[in-house]
Amino acid sequence: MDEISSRAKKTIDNNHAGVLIRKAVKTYGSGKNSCTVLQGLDMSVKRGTIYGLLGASGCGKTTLLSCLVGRRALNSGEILVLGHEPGSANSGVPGPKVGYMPQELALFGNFTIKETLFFFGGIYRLKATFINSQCEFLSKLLDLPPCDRYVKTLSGGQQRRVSFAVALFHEPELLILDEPTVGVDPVLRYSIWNHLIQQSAQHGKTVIVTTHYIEEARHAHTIGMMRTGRLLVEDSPDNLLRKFQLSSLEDVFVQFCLKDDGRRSIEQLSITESNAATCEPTDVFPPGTPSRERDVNVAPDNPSCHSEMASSRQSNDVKDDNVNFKVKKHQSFSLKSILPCPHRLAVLIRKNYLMSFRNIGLFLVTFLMPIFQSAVANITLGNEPTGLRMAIVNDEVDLGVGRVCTNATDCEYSMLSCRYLRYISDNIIQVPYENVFDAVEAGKRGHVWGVIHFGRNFTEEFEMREWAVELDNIIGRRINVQMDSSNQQIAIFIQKWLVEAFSDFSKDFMKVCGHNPGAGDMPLTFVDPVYGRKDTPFTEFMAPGLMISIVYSAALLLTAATLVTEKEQGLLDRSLVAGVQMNEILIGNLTSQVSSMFGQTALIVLGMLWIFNVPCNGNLALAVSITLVQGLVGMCFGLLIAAVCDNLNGVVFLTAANYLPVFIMGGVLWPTEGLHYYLRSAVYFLPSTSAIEALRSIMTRGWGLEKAAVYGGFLVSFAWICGLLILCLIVMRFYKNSS
Ligand SMILES: Nc1ncnc2c1ncn2[C@@H]1O[C@H](COP(=O)(O)OP(=O)(O)OP(=O)(O)O)[C@@H](O)[C@H]1O
Repeated sequence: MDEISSRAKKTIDNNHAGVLIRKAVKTYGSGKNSCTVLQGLDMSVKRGTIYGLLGASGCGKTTLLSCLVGRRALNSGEILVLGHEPGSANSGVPGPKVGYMPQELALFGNFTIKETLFFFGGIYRLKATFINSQCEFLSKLLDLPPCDRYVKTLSGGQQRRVSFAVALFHEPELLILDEPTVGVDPVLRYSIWNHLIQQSAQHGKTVIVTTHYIEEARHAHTIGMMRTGRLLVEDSPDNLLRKFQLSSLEDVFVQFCLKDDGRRSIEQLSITESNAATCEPTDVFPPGTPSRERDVNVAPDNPSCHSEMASSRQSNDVKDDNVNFKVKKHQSFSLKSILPCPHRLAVLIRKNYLMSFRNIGLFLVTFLMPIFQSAVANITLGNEPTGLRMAIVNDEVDLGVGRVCTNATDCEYSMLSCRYLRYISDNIIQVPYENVFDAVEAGKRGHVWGVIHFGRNFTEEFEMREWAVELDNIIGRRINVQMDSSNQQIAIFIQKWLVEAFSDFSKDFMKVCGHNPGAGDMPLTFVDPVYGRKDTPFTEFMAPGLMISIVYSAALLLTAATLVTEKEQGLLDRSLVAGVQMNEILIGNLTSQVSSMFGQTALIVLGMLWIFNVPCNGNLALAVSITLVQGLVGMCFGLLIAAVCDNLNGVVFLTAANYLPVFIMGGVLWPTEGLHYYLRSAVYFLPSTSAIEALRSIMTRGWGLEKAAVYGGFLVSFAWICGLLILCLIVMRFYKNSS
C-alpha cells in the first residue's frame, strides 16, 4: 500500500517537474564514426523556475535542448517535459506549450516583424488582437525596430531580438532559449533577464536558458554545469558560490572541471589497469590550465565518439536515487495525429506564397526559366544544318575539249553530272576541286565535310544503264562520295540530301526523255504514314520529352531548394517545434508548388503548340494532365532530396545525378529502342520514361486513355508519387532518430 502511494506521489512529482531527464544518451552517426554527445545525463528543472545551462562550446547543450523540444530522439534514457514525453499526444511539446529560440536566427528574411509574428501566431491559432498587442509589448521590451520592417533589413542584434520575441510572444509554459543574449547590449540583457524572472515568478513559467556569459546565469534559480555530455553539478548560484567560497561562477565552473579531471584520471587509470576498452571524452581544461584560458567561450569541447557506451544504456526503465522514473512509451496511434490540421496548412500555404512573391528572383525563375528552356530547345534543336561545304571533283568537265556545264533541261545525254548537282539541297555549298587528292586533303583539314566525285564518262555510262549488264558500266555511273563522318548527324543529313537529289534528278530526266518517271526509283515506296507526317521533324519527336523534363526538373529543384533553404536556416525546425507536423509541411509545399506548376505547364504547352507549332493530335487536356502528374513526381523527388540533404550543394548534386538517367535514358533525345535489350525494359520503370511515351502517343498518335501506352504512363507516375512520399516520410523519421 505504502509502495503504491509512494509511486503515485512520485508520478505526481514527475508531472509537476518542468523537465526531468534521466540517463540521457545521444549518439550522432553510427559505427566507427559515431559520436556520443550526451553520456548518461541527468537533469531536473522545477516548474516556475529559471534554469541556466552552462557549458563549453560543443559539450552538447544544443543537442540536449533539441531533444527536449522533440526535434531529436535519445538513443537511450528518458525525458519528461511538463509531465509528458516530448512528441507524445497532448503533450503540447512540440507545440504551443513551448517557446523555442534556437541558436541560429530561424526567421524569414522576406517577412516583416509583424508578418513573422502573425505566421507563428497563425500556427498557434492566436487572435489577431492578441498578436498585435504582443507585438507592441515586445517592441518596447526588446527595443525592436518598427514592426513593418523586413527582417532581412535588420542588424544582427535586432534579428536576434526578433527571434527572441518569436519564442516569447505566445506566452508558453516552457521557454527554451539557446543563447538568447548573444549580440545584445548589457542594458537590454538586463531587461530580458528581468522579463524572464517576472515570467517565472508571476506566471509560473519554466525557463531553460543556455548562455556563454556565465555571470548572467546568477539570475537563474538553478545552474546546471555541463561538460562532455554530462552535468557536473546542478544547484542554485548562491549555494555554488558559498560551497566553493568563490565570488564568480566562472571560477566555480573551473573548479568543477578540475575536480572532474581528477576523477576521470583515476577512472582512466583503473580502466587501463584492467585492460578494459572504453571511450573517454577529450579534456577541455587540462589540469593546470590558467583560469583565463578556461573561458567557456573559447574552449571547444570534443565528446568521445563510440557507440558501445550508448548500447550499454538501452534500458527504458531507468532507476534513480531520487525518482522512480518509469515512462510509458506513447505508441498509441490516432488518425487525428497524422491528418493535417487545416488552419496550420492554410498558414503554411500563405507563408509559401508570400515567400515566393517576395522573392522576385525566385518568382522569375519559376515562371521564366521553363519558357526560356523550351524556347532555347526549340530554337536550337531539330533544325536542318546549313552551310555545309562539300568538295566537288567533276572529271566530266574538261574545258580543253569543250566539256562544260550547261543549264540544259531537255532530254540530252550530256554533262549529266552537272545536271545532278543542280538538284542538291541549298544547305550544301558546292566547292569545286581539281582532283580527288586535293579534295580529300581539304576534308582532312576540316575545310569540307566530304568529297563528291564524278568519273570522266559519267554521262555515257548513265546512258547505257538500260542495257548495262557489265560491272564496269555500273561502277562507271556511280557518284563516289567520301564523307567526314566525325559528326554523325551532319553525315546523315548530307547522305539524305544526296539521295533525294538523285531521286529528283532521275525522275525529272526520265520524264523529259519520255520514260516513266518511276523507272529510276528504288522499288521501295513510303506511302502516307499511319501516324505523323512523312517528314516528321525532330522537334516533334523531342517536344513531349522536353515538356515533361522541364516541368519535372523545375518542380524538383524548386521544392528541394525551398525546403532545404528553410532547413539550413533552422526555419523548418522552428516550425516543427511550434507544432507543425511534417506531413503538413509536405502537403503545404506540394499545394503551393502545384499552382506554380500549373502556370509553368500552361506556359510551356502554349509555347510549344502555338509559338513553335508542335501539333497535338490527341486530347489536349490529357496531354496537360500527364505533364502535371510528372510535375508532381518531380516535386515528390524534390521532397525526398530535401529530406536527405542538409544544404543546397547536396540538392544540386542529387538533382544533376537524377537528371541524366531519368531523361537521357528516358527517351527525350533518343528512342529507348536504341538501348540494350535488358535496359530497354528496365528504363520503363524510371519515373518519366512511360510518361514521355504516353505524352508522345497522345500528341503524335492522338491516342487516349484506352491505350496501354497512355494509361501505363499515368499508372507508373502515380506509383512513383506514392512510393516517393512513403520513402520521404520514412527518411524523415529516420533522420530525426539518427541525427
Ligand atoms: N547533426 C550532427 N551530426 C554529428 N555531430 C553533431 C551534430 N550536431 C552536433 N554535433 C556534434 O555534437 C557535439 C555537441 O554539439 P552541440 O551543438 O550540442 O554543442 P553545444 O554545447 O550547443 O555547443 P555551442 O555552445 O558551441 O553551441 C559537437 O561536437 C558537434 O560537433
